[in-house]
Amino acid sequence: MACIVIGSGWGAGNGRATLIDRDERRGRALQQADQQGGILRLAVPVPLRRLFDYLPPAGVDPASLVPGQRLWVPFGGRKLVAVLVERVGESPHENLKPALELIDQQPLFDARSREFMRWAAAYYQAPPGELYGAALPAALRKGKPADHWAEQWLALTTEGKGLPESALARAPKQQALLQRLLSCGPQSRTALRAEGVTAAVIRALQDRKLVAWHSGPTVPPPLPAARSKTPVAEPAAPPTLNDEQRQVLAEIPSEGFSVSLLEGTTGSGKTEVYLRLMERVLEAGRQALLLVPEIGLTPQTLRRIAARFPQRSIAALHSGLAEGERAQAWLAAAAGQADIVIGTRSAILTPLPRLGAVIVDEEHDGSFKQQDGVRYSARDLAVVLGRMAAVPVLLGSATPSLESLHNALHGRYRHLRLRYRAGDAKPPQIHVVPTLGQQLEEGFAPQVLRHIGETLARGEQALVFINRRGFAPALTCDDCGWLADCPHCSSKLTLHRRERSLRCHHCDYRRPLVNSCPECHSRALSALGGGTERSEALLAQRFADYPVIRVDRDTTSSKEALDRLLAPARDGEPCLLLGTQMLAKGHHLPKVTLVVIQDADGGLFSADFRASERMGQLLEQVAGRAGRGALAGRVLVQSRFPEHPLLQLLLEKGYAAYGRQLLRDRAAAGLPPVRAMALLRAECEEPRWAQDFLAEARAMLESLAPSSPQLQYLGPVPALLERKSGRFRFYLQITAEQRADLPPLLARLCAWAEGYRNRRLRWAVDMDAQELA
Ligand SMILES: Nc1ncnc2c1ncn2[C@@H]1O[C@H](COP(=O)(O)OP(=O)(O)OP(=O)(O)O)[C@@H](O)[C@H]1O
Ligand SMILES: [Zn+2]
Repeated sequence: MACIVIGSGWGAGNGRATLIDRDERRGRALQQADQQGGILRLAVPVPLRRLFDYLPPAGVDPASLVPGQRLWVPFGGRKLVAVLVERVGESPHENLKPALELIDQQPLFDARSREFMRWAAAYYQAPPGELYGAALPAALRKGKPADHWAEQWLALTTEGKGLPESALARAPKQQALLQRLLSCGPQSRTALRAEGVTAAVIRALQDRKLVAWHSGPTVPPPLPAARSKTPVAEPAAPPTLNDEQRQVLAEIPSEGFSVSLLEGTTGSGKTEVYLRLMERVLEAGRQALLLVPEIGLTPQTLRRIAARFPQRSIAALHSGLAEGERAQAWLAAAAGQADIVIGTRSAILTPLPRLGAVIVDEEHDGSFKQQDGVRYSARDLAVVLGRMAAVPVLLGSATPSLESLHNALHGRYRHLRLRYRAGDAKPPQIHVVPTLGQQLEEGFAPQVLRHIGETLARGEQALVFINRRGFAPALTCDDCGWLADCPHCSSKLTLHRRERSLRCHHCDYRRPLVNSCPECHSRALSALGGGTERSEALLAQRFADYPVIRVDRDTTSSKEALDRLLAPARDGEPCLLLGTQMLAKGHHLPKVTLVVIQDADGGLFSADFRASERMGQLLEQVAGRAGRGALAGRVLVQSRFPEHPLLQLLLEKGYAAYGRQLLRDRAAAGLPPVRAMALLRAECEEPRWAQDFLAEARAMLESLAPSSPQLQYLGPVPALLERKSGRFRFYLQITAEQRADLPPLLARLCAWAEGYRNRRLRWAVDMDAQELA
């Protein structure tokens, strides 16, 4: 490889650089740089945990280059987009190549953002180039120039800012525009034109040197609806806060770094608390960052925020945007133009120069942890960012993660509670329906079906939660016992009856549905178990007078599709909703008075120690959809093990007590969050090779840090899904009493693994791993 490797405190980056003797290094360096800062240290998007040194592009004065700018660089015969991390005076390497071309006039990443990236790369053992790649929207990652989206913005000059309010009283249009700029910041030419502000008014203010145009990125409208004729929403008058909400807000400090966990029951008005905190941040002239789970960034959420802050520019960073719009929104956030930034996981990596607070909604949600590539946790990084920016961090959930609960109970986070539902809504009543020995109809007990019927007949809505999509999770032959397996994974194929196919939900393998057993040719095939499609068939036939709305990944291709599908439910018509966890979160449907959980037992006996936590969260969240309006709610939970102590605790005392019990269990078992955990994962078509790699890794680690009560190793052990897409998967588990002990050890591990010679093997380090699957 032509490019040169250096280390500078980025994870395991010092692999080769340390081999070079110091004096030799200086000698070489003098050959390279004839002036201070003449060498560019760049994050190049390749899977190596290092930065790379280059010379400036031909004819470019290095002094004109600013860290945070992008450059095109040659790398292994390719041309890549790299980010300038720092300029240095010397390099340990000879024959540095010049970068090809500077892309940005202005840096995209400010100093704090670069420091944040450095921290994240070191903690998660991430290749810096890949981390910057994850931070950038696709268009910018591909090298598109940032000024592509610039437009003209009108802003107050210093004189304009100093003008007393009563000035220009005789020119009301000019005064209105000044007021607007004063309270809402710079306005784009497009926005002003759309609102009918005339060129003459602007020119009059320009002549008085009170306003000036400058160029900056535009903020695209956060909602597709805003581009069509439908208004975003009526600006709504905020509700009067109740006592609990007021108290919670008073306890969140306005200034400086703090972390608060807002543990608020479903429907208690957490979102209202977020909105008020945002308001406070905006009034202080700063940016608010709101992170939401993938499932939570719905048009409904965006509408609610846009309606509250009609004058503010809101940048929504989500996958529903076209590539150009997403880049635009990102640039507006990074330039400090957007006041509110709402996004899913990767939004945490967006530079926000005026950051005033970070809010994480549904902080327990699994989608905040990236499960491949750079395996960062956006929730945990939110806390790190808050510390660096010295701003408050608010983590909110009805069902906090055990990690956050642990921190709150140990006084590391401020623990704020909302115990009651907001407005007039009452908590739902929960009843268990034992299913063992009952005559079930496609998985439903007769009294459950009766309750659904009664709810619909009263003109109300019912919601049925089924944690599995498709018609049935397995197909079997009644004569010879054949089971439809996935040829690439250690799993069964799911039957999808409408599209007449068998599909693997792990690798997406598909084959047409068979009519007879491929082994014995018998036609006696049975579908085992049930999924959403199967329940839909029964419910649609049983309750034919009402709309039955199925919501799962097969019916809902996009957030807008979900929004459309739920429209009748929002309108308050009697209807029956059924679906997977897509229905569990965030929806506020006041007419839902009955929630049915078809099978509560999934998490009780799993080999994954987090399964019980996830089950509790899911049940509480689904149950929380009931009775959110004026009408009281009822929840029916079907279970084969109604006496199970965990289930009893959850249903009788709620998640708050349940979560605390799980924490005690984790402490007794020496599991996270009481101990810190990292995994070294390996997968390979040849299982032996993955196991050998992990065994060698363990031996190497034990030679550095022998196992002790403080540091323990487990494995290699097979992953819960042992084979996926044709590869066998294993992991080595490392747990530590002190979290800080892990990153240095993992850095050594990565340096070792990067030199491991087996090209067929894939490996990854997963700090604070969330899945054993
Ligand atoms: N102080 C208040 N007075 C009256 N209504 C309120 C108040 N605060 C919130 N609400 C209303 O109560 C409902 C639930 O509030 P919100 O969506 O903020 O709850 P949440 O805690 O975020 O719920 P979840 O976690 O279940 O999504 C909303 O319709 C909201 O407008
Ligand atoms: Zn498969």
